[in-house]
Amino acid sequence: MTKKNSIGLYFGTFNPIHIGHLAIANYLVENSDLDEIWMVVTPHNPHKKKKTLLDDYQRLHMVHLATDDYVKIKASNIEFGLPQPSYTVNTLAHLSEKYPDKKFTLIMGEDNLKSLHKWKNYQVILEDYSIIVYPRVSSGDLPEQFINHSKITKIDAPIMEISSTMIRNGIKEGKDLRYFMHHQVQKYVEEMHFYK
Ligand SMILES: Nc1ncnc2c1ncn2[C@@H]1O[C@H](COP(=O)(O)OP(=O)(O)OP(=O)(O)O)[C@@H](O)[C@H]1O
Ligand SMILES: O=C(O)c1ccc[n+]([C@@H]2O[C@H](COP(=O)([O-])O)[C@@H](O)[C@H]2O)c1
Repeated sequence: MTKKNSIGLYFGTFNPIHIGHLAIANYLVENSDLDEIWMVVTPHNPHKKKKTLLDDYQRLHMVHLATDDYVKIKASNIEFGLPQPSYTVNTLAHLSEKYPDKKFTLIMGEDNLKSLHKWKNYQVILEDYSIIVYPRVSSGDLPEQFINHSKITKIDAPIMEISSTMIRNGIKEGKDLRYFMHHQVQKYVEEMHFYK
């Protein structure tokens, strides 16, 4: 039997994608068994308001601009055709059915792991998939059930406390934040007058 292609799924709203996201994806794909990482652009996180979001296709375009010259990281629009809000358990089931030759692993920051117990059918996710967790500065404790869980692997990765919120607010205040984004993304954000 041939080994399944191992894909890491990095979900996010990416409004916009920034160097924090890219450095994590780059680090993980080079320091794990993952063959590729797919940056899955989420139309609507069930726990966030959609109102303040840039259009789905503009966010996807920025992920393409940031990743298209690196074969191991790919942009995915798989959630665009699925019901909203975007429940991760549904997306995983859809992907596993569509790509039976691939093994999917979830990637998330420690901050997201702390609230995983509030996600839809999180027990099903943990039964069927492994999760790679990277460190992030965040408040609150990790729920007992996720400590030393057989499906959760913690991996060391650099910590860069950058957020899309910081970038959006900075641009609104007229700041030049060029080095916080891939240069093509920064150029596009400027040309399109996003977040002004
Ligand atoms: N600087 C960072 N380092 C590592 N992971 C990050 C960083 N910023 C965001 N992430 C993670 O990337 C995923 C997608 O993030 P998201 O698109 O929500 O970005 P964000 O910067 O947190 O956005 P916002 O500020 O709009 O909430 C989430 O799992 C989030 O925890
Ligand atoms: O499935 C859920 O119940 C669920 C609850 C909260 C967040 N998520 C997903 O987690 C991903 C990361 O969200 P974000 O906004 O932190 O980038 C995104 O794909 C969301 O759809 C999923």
